[in-house]
Amino acid sequence: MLQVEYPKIGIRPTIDGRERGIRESLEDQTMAMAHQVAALIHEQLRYPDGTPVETVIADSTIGGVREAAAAKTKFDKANICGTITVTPCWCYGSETMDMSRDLPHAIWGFNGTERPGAVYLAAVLAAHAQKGIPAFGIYGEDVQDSDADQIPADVAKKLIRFAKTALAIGTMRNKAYLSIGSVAMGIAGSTVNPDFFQDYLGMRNEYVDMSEITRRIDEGIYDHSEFDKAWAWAQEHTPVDPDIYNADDPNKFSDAQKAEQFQTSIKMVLIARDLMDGNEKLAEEGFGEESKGHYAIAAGFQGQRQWTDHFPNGDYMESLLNSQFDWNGIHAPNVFATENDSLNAVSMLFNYLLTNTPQIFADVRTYWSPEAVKRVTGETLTGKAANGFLHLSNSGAQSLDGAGYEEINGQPAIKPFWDVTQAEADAALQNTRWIPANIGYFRGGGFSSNYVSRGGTNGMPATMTRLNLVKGVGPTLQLAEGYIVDLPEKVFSVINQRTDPGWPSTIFVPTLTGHGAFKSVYGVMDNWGANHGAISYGHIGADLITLASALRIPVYMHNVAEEDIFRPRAWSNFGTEEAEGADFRACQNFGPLYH
Ligand SMILES: C[C@H](O)[C@@H](O)[C@@H](O)C(=O)CO
Ligand SMILES: [Mn+2]
Repeated sequence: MLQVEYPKIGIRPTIDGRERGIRESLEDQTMAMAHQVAALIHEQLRYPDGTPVETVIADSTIGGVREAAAAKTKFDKANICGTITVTPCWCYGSETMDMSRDLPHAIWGFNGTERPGAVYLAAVLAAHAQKGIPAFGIYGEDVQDSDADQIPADVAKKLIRFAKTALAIGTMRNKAYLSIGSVAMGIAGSTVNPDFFQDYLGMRNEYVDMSEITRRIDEGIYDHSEFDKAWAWAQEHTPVDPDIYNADDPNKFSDAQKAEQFQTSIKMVLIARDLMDGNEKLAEEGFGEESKGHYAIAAGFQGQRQWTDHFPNGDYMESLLNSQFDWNGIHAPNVFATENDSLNAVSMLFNYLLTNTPQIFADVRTYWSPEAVKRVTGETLTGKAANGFLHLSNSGAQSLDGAGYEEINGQPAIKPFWDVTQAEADAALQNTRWIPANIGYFRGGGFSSNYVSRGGTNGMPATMTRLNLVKGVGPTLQLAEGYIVDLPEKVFSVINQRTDPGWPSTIFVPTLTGHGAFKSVYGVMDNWGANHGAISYGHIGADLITLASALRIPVYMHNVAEEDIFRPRAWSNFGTEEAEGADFRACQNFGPLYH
């Protein structure tokens, strides 16, 4: 991704402005808190390219409006994506706060008895609520001594959770969602809504016709030396497997036709990546305009039907772009949606920006009850799958990392690219087949990745997310934490044969809570808002809830424990008994970040 500059977090040490004793006695402790927070963020968080996250600390402590303005001036020049105010003491609420409306804010009020940091925290959070600039409040549970030089674990957890949200918001802001093509088969998420992108995400929409890919193929507008390298690599590492669909089809393709389709598929990878990120190599060839790309942090490809009725489908392109390895070695992934489902792309983007890990894009295809499994296979489901499971599968945009051959502590995982080894990438490739497309669906052929996500002995922790748009409400988010599991061989082969057996499969079991949609696995399927979901490694529901609240997107269905939910303090003003409804009211009231 051709990132112009990564955003930074602004740190504001606020102080009691009374000189001749009080202020002076607090200067060192207050600045020390700012430096502790900067060190924590620098050590624990990384940008998508793997470098440590940077912070900017105000030049002085902030005792009043002049110093608040000086801090803001410094931040405005430094590409700040959020502010964290820290203080051990009472300060003057609205005189010291940052009033930027389009940034997320957090305030850490030190829990000590010498000076009332908590009183300031309450006062300034009230000011934030009153001014309609909601802020996150952080108050440690246990009283600390005034010379404490460690951030308590509960405070650190909230600081990191907030910082991740601020960085995600700042990283997507001013970038584009690129539609390659338009609406796929009437899928609503693929009718791109520019007001949503602009008002809620601060993003723009870029559009190119799918004929742009044909133009670049025909006119040779791609890096030919990279193509040669990719073609050699692809024949070795992603060889085409036997055709399982089309044996009796009079229109089935010859091996020569398949080889040509395969070359086209590789060119599509190069061209779509160039469209998103730009490519300096193209400028060297005289294609200056094309070399700049669309500054797209996420993209989608319509594919069906006009393209796929005539040309090879986009599956190879989508899989490779979402993955962290190819002929160029191990690298950061792109976020790329199949069927131009822009809302699933945004779901993937949220997951990606919170984790720096590649995503699985899938149809939420089938709920299998234990009874139905018993009927068709004769087997009784046990373990995590005992209450049934969801079969997630779409040709296309499931990253190859989603096959589950990366490991953390010996268990299947999906890791940021800087932790992925060549052996792990090779294992994913060895366990992925490339199946010629069913030409009943895809008249132009193409090749789908085909794997079964490995769950391992404990199941791979994962979170499935979906952003929906509802007329009259706007965007809403739903998420389900759970596990990707292995099914007994016999069960999988029977259920897989009943669907598209040449596509990748992920078997997902949401964690049940006994409440709402999470009373049963069926309930999760039955309440899913659309045909697609974005699946991320790990249990990241709490981070998604924090991000959604900062963007004013209500979360209407989740299975995150109440104690892990961290939203701006003003949300309590909309009701504390029934948090889901309060979230809707708060989001509606404050409105999107960029309106
Ligand atoms: C081949 C089919 O058209 C699939 O692409 C379809 O089931 C979908 O993926 C719909 O989201
Ligand atoms: Mn689909």
